[in-house]
Amino acid sequence: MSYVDQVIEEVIAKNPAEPEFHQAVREVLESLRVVVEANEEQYKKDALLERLVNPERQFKFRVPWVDDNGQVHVNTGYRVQFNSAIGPYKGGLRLHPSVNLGIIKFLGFEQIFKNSLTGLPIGGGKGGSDFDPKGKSDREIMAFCQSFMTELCKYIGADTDVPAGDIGTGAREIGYMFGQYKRIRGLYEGVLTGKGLSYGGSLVRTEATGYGLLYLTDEMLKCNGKSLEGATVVVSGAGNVAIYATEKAQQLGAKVVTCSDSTGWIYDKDGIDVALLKEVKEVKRARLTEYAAARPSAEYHEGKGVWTIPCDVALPCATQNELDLDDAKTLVANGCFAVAEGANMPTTMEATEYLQENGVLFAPGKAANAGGVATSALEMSQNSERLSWTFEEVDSKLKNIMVNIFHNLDDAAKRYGMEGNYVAGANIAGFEKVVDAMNAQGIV
Ligand SMILES: NC(=O)C1=CN([C@@H]2O[C@H](COP(=O)(O)OP(=O)(O)OC[C@H]3O[C@@H](n4cnc5c(N)ncnc54)[C@H](O)[C@@H]3O)[C@@H](O)[C@H]2O)C=CC1
Ligand SMILES: O=C(O)CCC(=O)C(=O)O
Repeated sequence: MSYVDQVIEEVIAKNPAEPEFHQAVREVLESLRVVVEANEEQYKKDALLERLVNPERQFKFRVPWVDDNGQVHVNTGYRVQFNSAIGPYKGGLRLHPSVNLGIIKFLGFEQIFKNSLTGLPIGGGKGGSDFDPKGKSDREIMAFCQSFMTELCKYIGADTDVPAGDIGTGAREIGYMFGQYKRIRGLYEGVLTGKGLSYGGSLVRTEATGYGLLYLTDEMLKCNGKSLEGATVVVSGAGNVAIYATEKAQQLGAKVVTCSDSTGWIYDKDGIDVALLKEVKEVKRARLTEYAAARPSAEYHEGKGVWTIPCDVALPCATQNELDLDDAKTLVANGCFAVAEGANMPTTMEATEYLQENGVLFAPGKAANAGGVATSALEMSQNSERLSWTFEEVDSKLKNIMVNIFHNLDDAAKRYGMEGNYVAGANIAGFEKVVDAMNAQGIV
């Protein structure tokens, strides 16, 4: 059995009931096969892959909090510190009822390679809780965040592990967590990113993941003789990534006609009204039915369905495994020529393979959505030098980073004879830097 197959088998045996983690490991290791085979003897002797797929450390803890009626609830908190070869652990905190250890491990594993691709000194980590922020009052959110940070603050710090937002964790939650960290540790430091501008946040962090997705997509299209100008784009999700992806796509001349949330989706033939979407989702925290009620050109549908709308470019920006093989077949049949992942692992492996086999340009999340964490690293730099950069300064750095990421993965794919396979290119380019640092630091 090959070394790669052996490690995949071990991961499945040692981490049962963690299908998302298995999927992430399989996707990465399968595309590293060619690199591993070229160095198999040494990697095996050093147990390099085993060290890569086992987190350096993981925490699981109780999070008790009191609701507005005096009822006590207990959620589970997680932080997985996966790999610190190239910098302090860095990665978001997901608050969603579906969260479990396997989901946090899949996200933390992906984060290692993504963070490496940014070219910035950040290692991989991820955390979160099965707490559901939906329908909670601000006081309940604060109670949860304070309790969560009361435990988490023992394991994080500006130079050790720097969490940020993810699904369900936005500026409000980061603010409550930052306040509690400062109160307990007595440190005013850049321990979290995605902070508000009045207390150490960076301009562009809010927009960064969505804008970065479009900067990379734009570069990928240009290098393949295509353009966003006049293109019809379908987006899934209606959260942070989806909103700013829609905004930038429209600024680049595309027409975005869909968005979705966990209960339904919108088809807006005149193009999504971003100001209205922000009002509904960011200010009112309401359902998409409110968007449809205020917009005559929009249709609201229950359930899942954005991939049925004919498009040139598809941008999945909601959650993992939201675009499956049937969806991929529909996209291809409707003439879609590019898919770029705003979310983490939104496309199943079968769907990814189908899209690639049918000539669809495919940008994987660990490259395409790296603009968020890259801008978080820029926030860390600003915090360290106690300065704030202008919007234009941060935005231009973000754009350069995304364009460089695309060329790095394009080059890596070409070096290994897989031209145009950006999944392999991203995994190889991300892996090379991490492995170099791991080798230099000895067996740790
Ligand atoms: N916020 C960030 O900077 C980054 C986020 N990501 C990824 O992007 C994706 C979206 O994250 P955000 O926009 O930050 O979160 P968010 O909480 O702002 O929005 C998430 C959106 O996805 C929808 N959604 C969540 N779970 C769903 C489900 N099970 N079925 C259907 N829709 C669902 C929600 O209704 C919401 O519209 C996630 O995969 C996240 O890991 C990746 C890189 C950075
Ligand atoms: O900005 C960060 O540190 C977190 C970003 C993140 O969680 C992600 O890239 O998935």
